[in-house]
Amino acid sequence: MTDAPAIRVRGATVAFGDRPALRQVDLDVATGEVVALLGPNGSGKSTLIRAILGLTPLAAGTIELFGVPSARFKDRGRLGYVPQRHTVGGGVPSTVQEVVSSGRLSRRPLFAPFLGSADREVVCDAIATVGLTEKLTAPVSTLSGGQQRRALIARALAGQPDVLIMDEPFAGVDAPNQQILARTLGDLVERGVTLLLVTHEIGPIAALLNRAVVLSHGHVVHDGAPDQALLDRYGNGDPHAGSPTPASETVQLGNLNGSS
Ligand SMILES: Nc1ncnc2c1ncn2[C@@H]1O[C@H](COP(=O)(O)OP(=O)(O)OP(=O)(O)O)[C@@H](O)[C@H]1O
Repeated sequence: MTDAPAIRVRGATVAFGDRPALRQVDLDVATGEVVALLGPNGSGKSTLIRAILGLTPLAAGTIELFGVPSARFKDRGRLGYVPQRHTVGGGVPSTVQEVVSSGRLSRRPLFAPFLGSADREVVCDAIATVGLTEKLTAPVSTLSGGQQRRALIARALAGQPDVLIMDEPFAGVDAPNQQILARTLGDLVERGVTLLLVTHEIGPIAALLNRAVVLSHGHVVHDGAPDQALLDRYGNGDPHAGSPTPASETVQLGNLNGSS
C-alpha cells in the first residue's frame, strides 16, 4: 500500500469529435473515501468514470490508480464497476449465481478460468452482502429492477475490488430498495472499500458521503463537502434533479463553488 490516492485525475480532457465532454478535470479520491459525482445530464459524469476505468481515452491529462499511471496499471481487478444500465441478462438466460460468478473471473488467471471452492465462497458472500441469497438460482430476468441492480453490485463485489465505481446505482430503484442498497454500500465502506458514485440522488447515501464533486459542461464546479445547497438540489430523490434547468445551472453551481 502507498499513500497515493486510490484515484488521481489531472487535467483530464476528453472530446467526442469536436465536442468536448471533459475539460481539464482534476479529481482525487483517497482510499476509504465515499465521493458522489453529481451534475446535470450530459455534464460528463459517465465520461469521467469511464476514463478512470480506462474505457474512454484521454485527449489530454493523466490518470493514476493507486499511484500507478493508468496505462501501466495492470491490477484492474482492484476496480469494480457497476454500469449505468439497470438491467442485466439479455438474450441468454442466466441465474443470479452465474451473473455474479462472471465477476469473479477477473480475479482468475487466464490459464485457470474455472472457479474453485474459495472463489465460489466469495461469490456466495457477495450475493449474501446484497441480500439475494434466496434468489441464487433465479433467472436474473425474473428479478425486479432494484434486485437486478443488487445482482450487478454483487458481480462487482465478487472481484473483491478495493474501489467500487457505480453509475447511477439508485436509478429505477424504489425507495425501500434504495435503503437496502444504501445499507449494503455502508457495509462495504465499513470494510474499507472506496466508493465513487455517479448519482442524481444523494439522499439515500447522504450519511455516507465524504465529498461531492459537481460537473457542469465538463468542468468541475464544486469539490467539497456535500453541503446543504447540494442536499437541497440532489438529496430529495427527485429523478429530475440535476437535469438541465433554465438559465441558472452555471451561475448556481458557480456560486456553490465560490462559497465552498
Ligand atoms: N460515445 C459517445 N460518443 C459521442 N458523444 C458522447 C459519447 N459519450 C458521451 N458523449 C457526450 O459527452 C457528453 C457527456 O456525456 P456523459 O454521458 O459523460 O454525461 P453524464 O453527465 O454522464 O450524463 P447523464 O447524467 O445523462 O448520464 C454529452 O454531451 C454526451 O452526449
